[in-house]
Amino acid sequence: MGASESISDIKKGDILINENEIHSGKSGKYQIKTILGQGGFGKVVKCMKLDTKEEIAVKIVKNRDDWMNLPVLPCILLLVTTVHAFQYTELAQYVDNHQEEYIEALRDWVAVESDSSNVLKRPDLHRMMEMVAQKLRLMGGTVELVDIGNQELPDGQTLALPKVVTAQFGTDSNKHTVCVYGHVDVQPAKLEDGWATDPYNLTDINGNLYGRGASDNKAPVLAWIHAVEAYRALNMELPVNVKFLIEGMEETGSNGLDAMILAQRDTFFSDVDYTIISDCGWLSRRPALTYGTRGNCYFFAEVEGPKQDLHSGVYGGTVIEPMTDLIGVLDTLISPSGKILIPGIRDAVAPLTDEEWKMYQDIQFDIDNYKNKIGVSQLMYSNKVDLLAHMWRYPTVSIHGIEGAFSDPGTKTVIPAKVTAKFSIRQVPNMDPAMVKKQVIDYLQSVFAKRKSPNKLKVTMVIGAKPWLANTQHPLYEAGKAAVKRVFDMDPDMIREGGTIPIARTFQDVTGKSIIMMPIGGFDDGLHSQNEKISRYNYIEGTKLFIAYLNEVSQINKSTVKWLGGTLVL
Ligand SMILES: C[C@H](N)C(=O)N[C@@H](Cc1c[nH]cn1)C(=O)O
Repeated sequence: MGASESISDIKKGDILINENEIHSGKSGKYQIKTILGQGGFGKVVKCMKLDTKEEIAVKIVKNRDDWMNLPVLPCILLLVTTVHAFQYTELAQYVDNHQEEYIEALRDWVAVESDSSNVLKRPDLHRMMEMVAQKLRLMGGTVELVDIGNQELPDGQTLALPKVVTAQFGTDSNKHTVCVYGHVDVQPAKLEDGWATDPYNLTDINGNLYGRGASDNKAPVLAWIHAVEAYRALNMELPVNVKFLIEGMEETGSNGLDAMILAQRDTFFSDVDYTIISDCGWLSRRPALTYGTRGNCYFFAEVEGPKQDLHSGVYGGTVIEPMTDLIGVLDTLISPSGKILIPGIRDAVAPLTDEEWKMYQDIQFDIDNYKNKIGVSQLMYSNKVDLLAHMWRYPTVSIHGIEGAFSDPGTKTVIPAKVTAKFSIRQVPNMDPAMVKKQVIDYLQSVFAKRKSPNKLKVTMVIGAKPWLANTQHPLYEAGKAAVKRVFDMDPDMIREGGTIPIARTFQDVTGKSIIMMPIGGFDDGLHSQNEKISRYNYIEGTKLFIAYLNEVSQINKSTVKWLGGTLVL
């Protein structure tokens, strides 16, 4: 650019020559990518250094004398102030150099049996929350352990809920603020369930890190923490303010968290621009961004008969058995071909659009691979679109277990006196948990009434988590695509999640802010199952993805670019 041209003429695509900052390596040719703002002292642009492809934002003034408010001399344009430089290579290198420490951190976390569904493990869960808080404190965050009260147990007793950890890094009001949500409680796991290794001793086999909670959700939470830590360790300014919200009850429906978010809407959450959740997985080996989750209505159906368990030889044939009633009722929930039999349940389901059909058609999904992974010879549907739609887009019923039933090895000849079935219905937009609850209870009571049994049926809904759906056109998703491209050099799959993140809808409804789900878990991580794992690759590259994503989010246009006392602040 010639000396005579004015700063206001600078436009996208122009090449700038910086003859200063030779020692910092910042001298050289830059191409302007975006004009970010302009004011009395110059112009701020995002540009790319042509030799290294590094992208930086710089303030351009005519020369340093101009900057110093001295008389203007004829000169060429100079890059004077690097407002914010994204040094991805250094950050990624830092992550590579620290991967063994990251794995040790995961080992420490996996060793804690933070099973939120087992009341006997509650002390471990409390300890887990303390460990999270301590790690964030050691990084210099402003950390709080928020008391969210008690949980009422089915027998009427109360139990303290695990505290929620909040943390904050950076308070610059000129930057975006993101809130990273995650959880550190886990599903139950026992070696005798069929694990090949101790579920609470992280074990590296061929680059896969096996352990309960490794993928769901301890490694992703750690990856976010390590992403922030990398910036700080390298003395690099965080491109956005980062808040953390880490809970310990996700696996049982996030008890107490709705109320906590509501209570802190005007304090902790007041300046949050975006929420990021990494509590899900890819669909294949290709990275993915998730734009929808199913909800979950979880039910207990209890049938109570005689006052105590009975000998099946002595009493069998004379009593109407609770287990027979229960199995009979359960059998009316869903047909063998997967049709939910509860009247009205599918009425609210939003129809699959042609656009969605096309999207599903274009997604890479290997049905044979999927069958092999889970070890079945036949699936409910044989084509890809039907399978994806029934995984993400339609409701389903799953029967999980029967409490009170004889389930030990051996041949106990008992008639259980009271049995409680546990089943859940994954629901989708526009289903409503309150309506589902009514439909299920009315239906099961009517089915039970037809049996004319003297036993008693009690149906309760213990979790009513709503589905969530995002707008994929939101800049958060564009930023996500750019981060995936940078780290993995490919475009992400745009997918939905069959599972539930109970708090997602609350975040959206209470804060009014957008959410993105950015998974790093692999498609074959075995969440909730035996031999859960995360690969070293996903854990480490996932950390880099989060680093890159923070930078991309910082590039989302804020509505105003302010000049403060002559200094441009982005
Ligand atoms: C998707 C997430 N990793 C997860 O597994 N969530 C649980 C949450 C839940 C729902 N009902 C009870 N817990 C899930 O989808 O099962």
